[in-house]
Amino acid sequence: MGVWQLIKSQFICLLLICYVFLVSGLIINLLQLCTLPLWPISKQLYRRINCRLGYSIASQMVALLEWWSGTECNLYSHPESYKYFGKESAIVVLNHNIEIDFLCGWTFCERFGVLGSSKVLAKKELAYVPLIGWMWYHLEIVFCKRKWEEDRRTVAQSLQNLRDYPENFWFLLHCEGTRFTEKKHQISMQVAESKGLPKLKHHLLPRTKGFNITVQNLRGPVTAVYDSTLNFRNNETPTLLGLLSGKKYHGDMYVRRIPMESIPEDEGECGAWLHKLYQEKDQFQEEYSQTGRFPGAVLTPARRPWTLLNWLFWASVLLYPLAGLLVRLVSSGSSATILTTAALCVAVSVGMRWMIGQTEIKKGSSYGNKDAPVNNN
Ligand SMILES: CC/C=C\C/C=C\C/C=C\C/C=C\C/C=C\C/C=C\CCC(=O)SCCNC(=O)CCNC(=O)[C@H](O)C(C)(C)COP(=O)(O)OP(=O)(O)OC[C@H]1O[C@@H](n2cnc3c(N)ncnc32)[C@H](O)[C@@H]1OP(=O)(O)O
Ligand SMILES: CCCCCCCC/C=C\CCCCCCCC(=O)OC[C@@H](O)COP(=O)(O)O
Repeated sequence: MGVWQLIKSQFICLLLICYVFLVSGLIINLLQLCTLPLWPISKQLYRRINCRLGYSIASQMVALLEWWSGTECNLYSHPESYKYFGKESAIVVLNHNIEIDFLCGWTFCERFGVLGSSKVLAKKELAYVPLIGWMWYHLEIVFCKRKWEEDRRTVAQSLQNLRDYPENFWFLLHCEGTRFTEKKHQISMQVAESKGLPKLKHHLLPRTKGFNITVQNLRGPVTAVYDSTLNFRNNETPTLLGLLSGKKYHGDMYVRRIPMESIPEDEGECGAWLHKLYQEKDQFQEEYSQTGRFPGAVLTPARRPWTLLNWLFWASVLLYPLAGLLVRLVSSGSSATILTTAALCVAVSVGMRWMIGQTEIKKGSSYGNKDAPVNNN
């Protein structure tokens, strides 16, 4: 292990990165709150400002991936698809197997200039995660309870609101609805069998209702679906904690552009189309596991300096007062003050650990662990 790698793996570095993220995030959340009165005056100005403020939070996590850990995310695609990236609004369908999949998505959003406006169909629980969830409120992220009776109305309404969004956006959909585990895979393949669908080896069975409602409500302003398939080389299993300790991973994402006109309008046909898409994605994953490559050419855009500059800005604003505070604390010699500060640090660390836990597969929900059809055979 080199010296730089050794420094990066020290707990103090992790604490400092989390401190900058936490305090800057709270400041940005507060600024976002202050923009609320703009909404009735100029909705589009409110949205544009919040895209920039949102960028300042999300790009810190991208900087962690691109600059701190040095993780490589290669883009496999086709020139006729590539020329549209960043120049139109799109629905992104991405497989959901990897803890940092959302971050690999964000890194491409950043490189194509749509990070601040990126959207997702997220489970409602994520709305309450401090910083990210609060930021998402101002970015009009679409939340679902994964209870269709409620979601069909609320999700459709939130999607309708995005129709006049003033910036190009990518709307991320993990149609599986939950991350891949062996147990969930087994159950979803029982569902596939009961529906007479072919089995998938690398994916859970996609849920069709969310995709269908998204296509229905965004058709027009959104001109394409980006079918995206992500995998990591050498069976790497990247984690957020790994990135924080400076570990480098090697990801590959295959993206092909599918024009919206080729997606059926009829609900049943649209569902069948999605199942076929996942069968194709499964083949791409199989090809990757055999050859270590996806179809298409490697067309990875270079990382940009903005995420690093944004992080350096916040670090320089926030680390200096922290150092001053620590010096004054130690020189005060008051054990009560020192103990209170230490307790506060522990509480914040536990809070951050809980937030990181939101991305961990082993702490995932039980969604998809139930609902197995009764086997009549
Ligand atoms: C150039 C580069 C290109 C791309 C870059 C890539 C990406 C960047 C883009 C944007 C980035 C933006 C943000 C990223 C940042 C962070 C976000 C991270 C993640 C958050 C993700 C989540 O929160 S995932 C969880 C929430 N999302 C979803 O659930 C979506 C999928 N779900 C649905 O669509 C559901 O249908 C629903 C939620 C709308 C409703 O759920 P509900 O459960 O109520 O209904 P269902 O229809 O699903 O259930 C009944 C039907 O399902 C069948 N069934 C039962 N059991 C199962 C099973 N185990 N598996 C599959 N199907 C099952 C059942 O038989 C019913 O079938 P019917 O035929 O009767 O419908
Ligand atoms: C500068 C770096 C700062 C590092 C500190 C990072 C702290 C982490 C902060 C926020 C974490 C929130 C990330 C939100 C995205 C999580 C996506 C996700 O993992 O959703 C799971 C969902 O799909 C399925 O859930 P289940 O499988 O049903 O359960």
